[in-house]
Amino acid sequence: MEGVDHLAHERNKSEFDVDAMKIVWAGSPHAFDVSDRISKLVASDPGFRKDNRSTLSRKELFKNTLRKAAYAWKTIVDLRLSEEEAAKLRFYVDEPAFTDLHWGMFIPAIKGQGTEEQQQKWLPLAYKMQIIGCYAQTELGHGSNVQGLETTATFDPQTDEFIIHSPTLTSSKWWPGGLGKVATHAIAYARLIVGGREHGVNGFIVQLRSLEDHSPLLGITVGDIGMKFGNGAYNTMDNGVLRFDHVRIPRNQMLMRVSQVTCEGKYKQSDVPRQLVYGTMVYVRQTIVADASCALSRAVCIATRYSAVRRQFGSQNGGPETQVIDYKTQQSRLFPLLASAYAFRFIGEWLKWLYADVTQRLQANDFSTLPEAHACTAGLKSLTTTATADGIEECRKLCGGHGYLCSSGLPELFAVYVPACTYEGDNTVLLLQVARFLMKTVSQLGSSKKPVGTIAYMTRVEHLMQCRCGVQRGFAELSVDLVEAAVAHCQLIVVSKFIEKLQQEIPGKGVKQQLEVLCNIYALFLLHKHQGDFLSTGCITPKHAALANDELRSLYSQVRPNAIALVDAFNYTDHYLGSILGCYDGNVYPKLYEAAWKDPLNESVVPDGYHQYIRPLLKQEIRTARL
Ligand SMILES: CCCCC/C=C\C/C=C\C/C=C\C/C=C\C/C=C/C(=O)SCCNC(=O)CCNC(=O)[C@H](O)C(C)(C)COP(=O)(O)OP(=O)(O)OC[C@H]1O[C@@H](n2cnc3c(N)ncnc32)[C@H](O)[C@@H]1OP(=O)(O)O
Ligand SMILES: Cc1cc2nc3c(=O)[nH]c(=O)nc-3n(C[C@H](O)[C@H](O)[C@H](O)COP(=O)(O)OP(=O)(O)OC[C@H]3O[C@@H](n4cnc5c(N)ncnc54)[C@H](O)[C@@H]3O)c2cc1C
Repeated sequence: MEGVDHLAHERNKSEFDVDAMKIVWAGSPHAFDVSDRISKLVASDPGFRKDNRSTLSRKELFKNTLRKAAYAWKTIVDLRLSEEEAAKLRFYVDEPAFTDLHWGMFIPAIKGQGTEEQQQKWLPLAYKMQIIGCYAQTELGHGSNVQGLETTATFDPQTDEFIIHSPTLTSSKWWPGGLGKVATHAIAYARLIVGGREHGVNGFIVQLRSLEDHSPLLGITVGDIGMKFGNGAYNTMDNGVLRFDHVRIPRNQMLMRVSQVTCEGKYKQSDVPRQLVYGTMVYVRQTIVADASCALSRAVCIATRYSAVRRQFGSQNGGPETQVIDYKTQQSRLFPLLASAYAFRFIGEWLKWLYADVTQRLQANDFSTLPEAHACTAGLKSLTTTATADGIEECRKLCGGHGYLCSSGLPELFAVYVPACTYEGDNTVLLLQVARFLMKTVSQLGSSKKPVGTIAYMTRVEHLMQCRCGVQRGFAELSVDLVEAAVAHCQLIVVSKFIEKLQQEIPGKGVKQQLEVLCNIYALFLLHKHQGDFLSTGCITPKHAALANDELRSLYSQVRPNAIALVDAFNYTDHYLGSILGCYDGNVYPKLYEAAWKDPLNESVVPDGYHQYIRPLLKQEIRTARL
């Protein structure tokens, strides 16, 4: 029945202060207040409804996304929301859109790679959305290999301009979000050519469309690249294709914090690492880690609530069947994902600190932690997005057949999320970067340069290096093993930072105890999953492995009474979850049944096409082959 909490009995089992855990999950009382207030604002406004997306055509879907983006902007302006509140509103609107790239990449690129003067000119326009930007780096022929990009930016000293050009088909910009139909400007990455000499890939601000009638400017060919994975999902985003035909831009539209070109045509490389040109990608990778905890926690919330609602088998003498959440197999699949959601939340907090720290150091021209920041953002982005994409799919399976319904929210969540394993850096390519960093660290063992920070533990392998000073097979030859080592390195960071989090003051009855259980589940689940490696390297004995397994089962039993409260702590509205299976009150079956009849296919009891195709079949009016 409506208004009844069908999960009340589960909530009454909780052994900790859920409101205190909500603050831990949000990060602070202030962050909780903003999230709680804005999520409820979005949920209560019919202008942000999203339950009809799977029934819209691509064009209707896209137009609806533009409407929502404009409505969100109006809401932000009318309510005079802060930048933090505005970002939260866009998050809870929960629809991939051009605004993600405008706010999430275009503006950060100008802030990170523009000079003071360039920031003063372009940021006010971007913040007021008087221009709409995108991040145009990837091309049809190159994405991972940034140094392989073909678009050219040739300096013309006669006119003090750069000529931006797409010399080949494969140099067409391809994938940038927001580019296809909306962006008026792009940060375009191109090979800088001055006086006939190449100076690597740099970023250039290029206007794409008229601010009067939105038509593409002279020399600009631009459009959408077409439908993507899933129906609604990421098709709300206009990922675009863009070709330049000798487009001229003023010299001062090259982002010049890292490298400069003077009006005399002199190329100057600042005394900063050229990799700062990649700074926007590093920034987004660390935000993607936080986003992973959001996406995984959404899926886990749905699967946990539904696992408590769903009963199957086990009825004794006509009594209620067993809740599937009570099956050890369900717990062994679900609770490690619940633990991972919390683990990724805390590693996301730490990575945000690491990024802020390296950014502050860069301002003082201190590049000492840049390699570690690159390795951590790359590796943790790879680790968390892979685990989250796999985790969302596991949550769909944990919900049985109903998990495959769009009304469960899981198919769309999966379809929107999975490109995170590719965008902002293919996950394998990024792990290879971590592997390169680890090998460089190993090569420096024994020197005066001692490993610190997240690689401090590697001093312990020093003896290995000394006795293994022999044959070194090629990096490429060992890349599969090195990628596995990179994953293990990142997993160690996640576990370490979870443990460090538990050493902080954590208020609330039973809250720290619950987090300790989740931390142990996360660590022991990894040990169980990779026990072959631990056993073969002698790190643990078979007895240790057996003990870990026993402890895991015990930990699952400790989590069980708190599972619903632990997902309530995410404080997601039913609107944001977008899932009948995950609704707060657990009143699933009536809602599933009601939702079915709202499908357009049920607008008529006899389907379109019956008389044309089915009736002739049934009435044998179609000549049938001799059976
Ligand atoms: C719609 C819903 C979205 C939800 C998301 C939620 C939050 C995000 C918020 C905002 C964003 C909005 C949306 C995000 C979603 C989609 C947008 C997607 C955008 C994109 O995909 S942008 C394009 C991304 N492309 C890539 O990531 C390309 C990957 N390739 C590279 O980075 C580089 O090519 C490479 C692999 C690193 C190799 O570079 P290369 O120059 O060849 O260098 P190497 O020779 O390998 O190394 C030399 C040296 O340099 C060091 N290095 C490399 N990179 C860096 C770095 N970034 N920082 C510091 N140092 C670096 C490397 O370690 C080597 O050092 P040595 O000491 O070993 O010499
Ligand atoms: C939804 C979505 C949104 C995007 N948004 C943007 C955007 O806004 N702006 C933008 O510029 N780009 C964007 N991209 C592009 C994205 O950044 C690239 O697709 C991504 O960097 C991967 O590069 P790629 O496509 O060239 O993959 P490839 O590198 O071609 O990967 C193909 C395979 O080759 C493997 N591989 C590649 N190099 C190596 C190597 N050295 N060693 C071993 N294996 C290797 C990879 O692991 C992968 O298995 C977006 C992509 C998607 C899917």
